[in-house]
Amino acid sequence: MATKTFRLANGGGPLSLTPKYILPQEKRPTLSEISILASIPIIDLKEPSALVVEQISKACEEYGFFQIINHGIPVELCDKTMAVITDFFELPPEEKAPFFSTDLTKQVKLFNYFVKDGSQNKVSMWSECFSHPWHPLDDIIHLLPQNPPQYREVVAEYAKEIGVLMKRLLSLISQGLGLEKDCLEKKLGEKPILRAQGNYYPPCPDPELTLGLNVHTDLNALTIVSQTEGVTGLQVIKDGKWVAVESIPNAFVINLGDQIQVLSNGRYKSVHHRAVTNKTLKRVSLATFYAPSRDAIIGPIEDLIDEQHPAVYRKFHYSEFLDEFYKQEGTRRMVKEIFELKY
Ligand SMILES: O=C(O)CCC(=O)C(=O)O
Ligand SMILES: [Fe+2]
Repeated sequence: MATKTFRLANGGGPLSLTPKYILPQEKRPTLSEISILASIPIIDLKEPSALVVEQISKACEEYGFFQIINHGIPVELCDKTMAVITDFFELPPEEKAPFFSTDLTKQVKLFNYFVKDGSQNKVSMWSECFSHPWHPLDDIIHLLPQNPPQYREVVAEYAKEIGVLMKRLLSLISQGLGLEKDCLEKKLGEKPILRAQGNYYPPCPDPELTLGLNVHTDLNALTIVSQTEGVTGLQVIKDGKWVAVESIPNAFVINLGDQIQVLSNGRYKSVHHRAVTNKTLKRVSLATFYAPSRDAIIGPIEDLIDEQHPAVYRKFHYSEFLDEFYKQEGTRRMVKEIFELKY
């Protein structure tokens, strides 16, 4: 994929690797240590459903991450969606600037992540991110970009398909836990918070010095990621080592967020991951998130608690979790740990 000129909305000129982007030694990615032998499971959703349930369950226990193929969303739609997101990021800064905001409560926002170094100075991530709801779209469609001209229409079509796939995955994950098919969907509440986030990582002159996205776990329940074909960048922790997630054609990367770790009483994992940059190639990813209703009560599901498996977390309203999350902004977050029960 050719890289058009990329310029940040909030900063004018072409990106350059100034000290603002250079991480302190201990936060750098050390790319020579990435394990190339391991990779996350690839699950074919066309296989018989009992087998798929078993494979997903194993992947959720061991990795918290997997890829799916034959997921039913048309390839052309996925390609069109990635194209409109990419074109949006590659607009001139003045066209993107109206979307830029540091206000966390904004429904539609273009922003940059940062981390704090030892002296509490902000170090910017080598990326630009664009976030907005994917459902319900009617209320906010007028706030979405009009350029590229197909943005609204394509994203709306993609969102519809993602909704179907989300429900299917929640059902398969519920079954993997030995629960009713609709158990997780019900627990997550009637007004789930459904947001999408595009991440644009321009080529970086020295990927050893920066990160595209800092180490984190997703705070929501379930994430579906689509990524630029042929460019790796996402890495996940497996047995204490960083593993690169391959970029395979027509696949989605699925990962569990903190809420499923809590609901499953720690049986399924929400795993630390990060995005690294590439010296010559840009990479774009689109994450769609399924998070609980603000008023949903999240805690270990009763059926998963017994003498051998006492509750690991206390119950909380999802809104409490969000408050804690925002309090820890810019740090290496430890949000769900706050809700752990200590025996
Ligand atoms: O670029 C990626 O693949 C990582 C996306 C991600 O982790 C996120 O948006 O939470
Ligand atoms: Fe993530």
